[in-house]
Amino acid sequence: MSSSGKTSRTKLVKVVLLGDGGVGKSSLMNRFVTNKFDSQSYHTIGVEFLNKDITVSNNTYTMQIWDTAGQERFKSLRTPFYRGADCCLLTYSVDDIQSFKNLTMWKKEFLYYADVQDEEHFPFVVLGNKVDIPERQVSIDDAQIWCNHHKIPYYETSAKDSTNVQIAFEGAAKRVKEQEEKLDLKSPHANTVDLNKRLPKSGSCC
Ligand SMILES: Nc1nc2c(ncn2[C@@H]2O[C@H](COP(=O)(O)OP(=O)(O)OP(=O)(O)O)[C@@H](O)[C@H]2O)c(=O)[nH]1
Ligand SMILES: [Mg+2]
Repeated sequence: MSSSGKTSRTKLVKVVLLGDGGVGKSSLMNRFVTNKFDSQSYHTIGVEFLNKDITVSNNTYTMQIWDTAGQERFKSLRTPFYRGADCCLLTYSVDDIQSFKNLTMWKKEFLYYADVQDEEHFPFVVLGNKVDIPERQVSIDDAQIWCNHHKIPYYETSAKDSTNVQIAFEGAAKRVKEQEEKLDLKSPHANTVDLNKRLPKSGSCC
């Protein structure tokens, strides 16, 4: 997360949306940023991004949402954009079990190409989209078990009827903030020189 330069208090948060083609990544981004939904949307080719400012717990964030192409044939076009991400939204569709099974692959792909420093604590969020569709192939319990196992927060969304879309993106900003606070707590110690530590005797060789 870095200062956007807009105001000293606004932080730029780069969020990457990943998941199978057709799960609703572009629709979620458009619902969040423009509050619109298109039932006839086209597959994304490569990557597109949009910005939106949000305020969470008195902090203002510019959410920079990077919407990627989920289809396998576009892999080489999307992966260069993972670097520098502050958060990754792993998206599947609750009416498509294969898109849920592929979450593991998406997480791996992200970690491989984003080249993050601390893989274990990187802020992921899982979105189970299209909850407006009654014919589910993935139960909320199964999704929650996967997310608990990977220690990732889970939101069920619908880009079509707006369910939880705002809340999920706010959740992503909170995840990033929590992670930064943890790192801030750790870093003073990392740079501290321990004056009580015994120095090697002069003349001794290492
Ligand atoms: N019922 C329902 N349909 C949705 C929802 N979100 C997206 N769709 C529809 O699902 C189809 C695919 O949506 P997209 O947003 O284009 O999917 P995508 O994940 O961006 O797909 P790629 O760009 O190929 O990776 C479109 O016809 C959307 O209208 C939703 O929440 N509910
Ligand atoms: Mg798309």
